[in-house]
Amino acid sequence: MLHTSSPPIFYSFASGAELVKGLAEFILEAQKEALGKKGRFTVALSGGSLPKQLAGLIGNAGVKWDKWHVYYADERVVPLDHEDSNHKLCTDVLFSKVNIPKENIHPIDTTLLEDLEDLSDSYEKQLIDEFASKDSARFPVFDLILLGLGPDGHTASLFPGHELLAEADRWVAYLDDSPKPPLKRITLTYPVINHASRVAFVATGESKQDVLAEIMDDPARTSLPASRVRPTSHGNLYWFVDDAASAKVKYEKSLFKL
Ligand SMILES: O=C1O[C@H](COP(=O)(O)O)[C@@H](O)[C@H](O)[C@H]1O
Repeated sequence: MLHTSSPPIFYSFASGAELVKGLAEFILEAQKEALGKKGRFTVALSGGSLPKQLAGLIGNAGVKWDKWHVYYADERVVPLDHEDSNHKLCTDVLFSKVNIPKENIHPIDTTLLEDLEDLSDSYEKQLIDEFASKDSARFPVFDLILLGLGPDGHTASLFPGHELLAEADRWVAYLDDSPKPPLKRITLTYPVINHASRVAFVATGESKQDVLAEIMDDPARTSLPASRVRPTSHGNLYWFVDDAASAKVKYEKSLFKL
């Protein structure tokens, strides 16, 4: 039997507050399904504008923080208290405000900042420790990966035209020539992103209008990094955007309901 992945589900919200609320409900649903199956919830978070969209989880009694195991979809190669660190951003806007055990958050090993290969290997090892013994899959199966969308179409640290777009083997890869500062980063690769059970993009604001319309309405012609996120047959792709970002999108908008 031929298995094809489902078309992306596209939610556009009239306000930022509604998006934050809807996203929190969606995450709780993903959490419920994961906990029902295996008692833990594996999540990869992005930096940029994404962490503040998770505000609906703060003070939300439905979130079982002790069951969450959080990794980063990408990380900038800087100390964890550096302004550019995605971990610092997530800590400042989310983790410092909720009751998540520190050991359930998985930042990069900052003793390896000088050696990108060792750093990405060590992050891949953290993923192997989490996933390899539990899933027989060739690639880890995150319950949820939350991605951002740059105005240039990048997502995680997968940038337009970069050789890492072709990485088919590694779980975690590094780059030292990021077109967006800082230069040095590590990132989950497409095989990992596309093996997740759920992948959700979150994008807001006018600056994302053109890139979002290209990705949603011209999928056959675009080769932007975000358009290459296509979960395998067991996964689903979601978009959580606001009406400012989706103003030029013709793709069918779904009514948000769980
Ligand atoms: O550099 C990065 O950019 C993307 C997109 O950021 P945004 O501010 O436009 O949402 C982000 O998803 C990624 O994690 C980050 O390292």
